[in-house]
Amino acid sequence: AQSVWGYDSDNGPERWHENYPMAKGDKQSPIEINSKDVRHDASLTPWHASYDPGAAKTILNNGRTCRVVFDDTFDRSVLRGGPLTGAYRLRQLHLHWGSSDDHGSEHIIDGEKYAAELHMVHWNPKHGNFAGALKQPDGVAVVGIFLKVGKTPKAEIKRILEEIDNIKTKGKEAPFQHFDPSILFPKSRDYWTYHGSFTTPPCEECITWILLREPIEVSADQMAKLRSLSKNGENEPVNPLVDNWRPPQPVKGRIVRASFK
Ligand SMILES: NS(=O)(=O)c1c(F)c(F)c(S(=O)(=O)CCO)c(N[C@H]2CCc3ccccc32)c1F
Ligand SMILES: [Zn+2]
Repeated sequence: AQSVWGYDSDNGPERWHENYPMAKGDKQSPIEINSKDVRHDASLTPWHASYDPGAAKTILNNGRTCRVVFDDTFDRSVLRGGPLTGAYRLRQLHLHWGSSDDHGSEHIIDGEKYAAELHMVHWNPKHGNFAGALKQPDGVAVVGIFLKVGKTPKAEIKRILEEIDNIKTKGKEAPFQHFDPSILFPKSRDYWTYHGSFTTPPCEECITWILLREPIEVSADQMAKLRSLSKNGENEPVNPLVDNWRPPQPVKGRIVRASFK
């Protein structure tokens, strides 16, 4: 069904606005970040994640990304501080990656594209539920971590990539428990923050983005593993799940703040 959005020429980012008008809004994500336009904001406090490893539930290939979902029925795994007011509940994490190591991230920093970008999606329980939060400007907070290919891959990402073999095709889901995503954080807490949107339809402009300055390292083999996922279901031809990133959108006068000088 080509009407469903995706990343191919007939259903990709250039056409999302046909079914999802928000895609043409003036606070869309991702964006290119140029350090010269960033404003250091000394009032930005450090952010804190307190995640319960027991909240992790399953890992799923939804044909567009591989995502880990968490129990968010109470304040069990939350993100606080930084640009946020209150505790935002962790709902899911997922990744975006390219067909080769020289691209794949959604946000671009001083012209640099990373091999992949990991997103941890949190929502503000003051809006009742996730669907309600999507409709509020302070409804959702996404922490973005850049992945670069290097020689000393971070051991913690292994856990996610080991599960890939069990979710090769669209719709495949596997148990994914006892996982604390904060082990994926880099050493530095430095971040950029700006107001934007989901980078997938329906592209609601409800997200406070918190992008970590320091990338984490993955190995070339781990990237190849990610690229072995298929967009298609079990009994369909293999269609490599790669290049599931949206190109940068117009900044439209938005200010990107930095927690660091
Ligand atoms: N880059 S991103 O952080 O904007 C972002 C994604 F890139 C992405 F792929 C997904 S998804 O759920 O895997 C597929 C779309 O539903 C979500 N999931 C969100 C988007 C809207 C929605 C609705 C219900 C549950 C989860 C989500 C997402 F927030
Ligand atoms: Zn994402």
